[in-house]
Amino acid sequence: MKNVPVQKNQELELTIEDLSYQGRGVAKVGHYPLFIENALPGEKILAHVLKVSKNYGFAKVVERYNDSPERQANSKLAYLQTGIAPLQHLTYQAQLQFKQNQLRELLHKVHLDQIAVAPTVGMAEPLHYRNKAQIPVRMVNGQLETGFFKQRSHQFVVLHDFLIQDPRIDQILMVVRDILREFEIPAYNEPAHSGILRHIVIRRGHYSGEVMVILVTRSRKLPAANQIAQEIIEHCPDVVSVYQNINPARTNVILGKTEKLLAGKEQITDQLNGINFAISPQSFFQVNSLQTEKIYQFAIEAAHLTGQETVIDAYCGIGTISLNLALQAKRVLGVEIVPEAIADAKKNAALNRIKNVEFQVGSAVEWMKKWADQDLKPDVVVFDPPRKGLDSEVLASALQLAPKRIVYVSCNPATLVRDLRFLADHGYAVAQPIQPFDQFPQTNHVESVTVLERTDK
Ligand SMILES: C[S@@+](CC[C@H](N)C(=O)[O-])C[C@H]1O[C@@H](n2cnc3c(N)ncnc32)[C@H](O)[C@@H]1O
Repeated sequence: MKNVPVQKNQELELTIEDLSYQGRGVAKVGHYPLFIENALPGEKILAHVLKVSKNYGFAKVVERYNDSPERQANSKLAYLQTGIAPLQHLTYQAQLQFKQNQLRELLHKVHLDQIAVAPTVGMAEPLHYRNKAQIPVRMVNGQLETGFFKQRSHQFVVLHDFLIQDPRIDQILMVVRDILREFEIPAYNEPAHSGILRHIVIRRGHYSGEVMVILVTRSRKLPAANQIAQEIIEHCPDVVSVYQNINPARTNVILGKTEKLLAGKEQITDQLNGINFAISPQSFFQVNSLQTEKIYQFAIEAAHLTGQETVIDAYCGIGTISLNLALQAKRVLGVEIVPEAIADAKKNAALNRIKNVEFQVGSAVEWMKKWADQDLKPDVVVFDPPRKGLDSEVLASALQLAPKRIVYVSCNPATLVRDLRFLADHGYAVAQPIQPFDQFPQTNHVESVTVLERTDK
């Protein structure tokens, strides 16, 4: 390729200068960056160039000459390669620092260096935290196996210990696998779009210990479905719900639209900050319960509630933040685009006898506008948007609603700083250091809470 200083398959010695947001080492040949898996800043390596494009390329480590002091001993390449734990090779302290730095660098890019970023709130035990597993299965040497795919490939890596999942989920996974083998259920064959079982999905209540198992199949066909479900419950008495979910599409999306309860209850329940939540197979429920509780406590304290306030919870999901807020505010209004999530949110309000909360199905754009047109005067707006952040129309309505405080829970620092730039230019100032939380240890995801105040209040 013209003007590119390296060629595919070239081998060269490099020093890693930086870590990309995805957790890959970055080395430069002149000004040309190469991204390298399992390589940390300060490490000298012999690299093999895998791919080159106009502006950047990818390489792999052939030999590492020295170890960074921040390299985690005994990390396993499979966790890095499958994307289960792309930061596992970095010590936990360095992971927390990496997440704080990422926010600082992005703020710098939009000229908001004056906004401070607090140290990331980490976990005492940064492994085994996920309360949900979605594990693909495939036939390997004639047997159904659990595993994961190498990133950007269709190569299946057999795995039994998933490192960041609740260990009880891993145990149940092995029991379910053995029962499926006993009943000779063939795994899905992706190229041929044949076979039966695509994924095993398991959710476990962090406090309740209740477990839901979902067998995701390619078609309605699942021989001996009820017997399989009964055997799972017999072997694992904590499994209280077994579903078959049918996903006939050629897709990476895990769950299909239809499902059938095979045994047990329709939902499992769990708690967050002492509030009960019913969780259905399709419900969004934060996967790291301990860190979620910390995030919500922080967000609610930041809202400065006295019991007199009207609060909007935009992007409310199944109402987890709304119900926490409702205990300390006068009135909470939640909006969420997924109708099933709002149905769950309403059930969850009733389950906890919380009455001062109203949930609406629709887009945040639509409802923020409606509330502004109705001349609603919220004291606080809480935003917890998906990765793409806030739409410009949502931001415009927020200005019209003019809350005294905005609490912004973000799962994407890039869109967060973009939105903070807009709010800073339109009468809102960040009131305290941005607080990152390590919601997904061993991965590159950065979750944070930012508190803004109207400057002319
Ligand atoms: C990051 S989740 C937060 C959910 C909830 N606050 C929680 O912590 O469980 C973002 C939510 O926004 C919803 N959503 C996505 N786009 C939306 C939109 N345009 N308007 C309203 N809700 C939307 C998603 O369905 C999802 O439930």
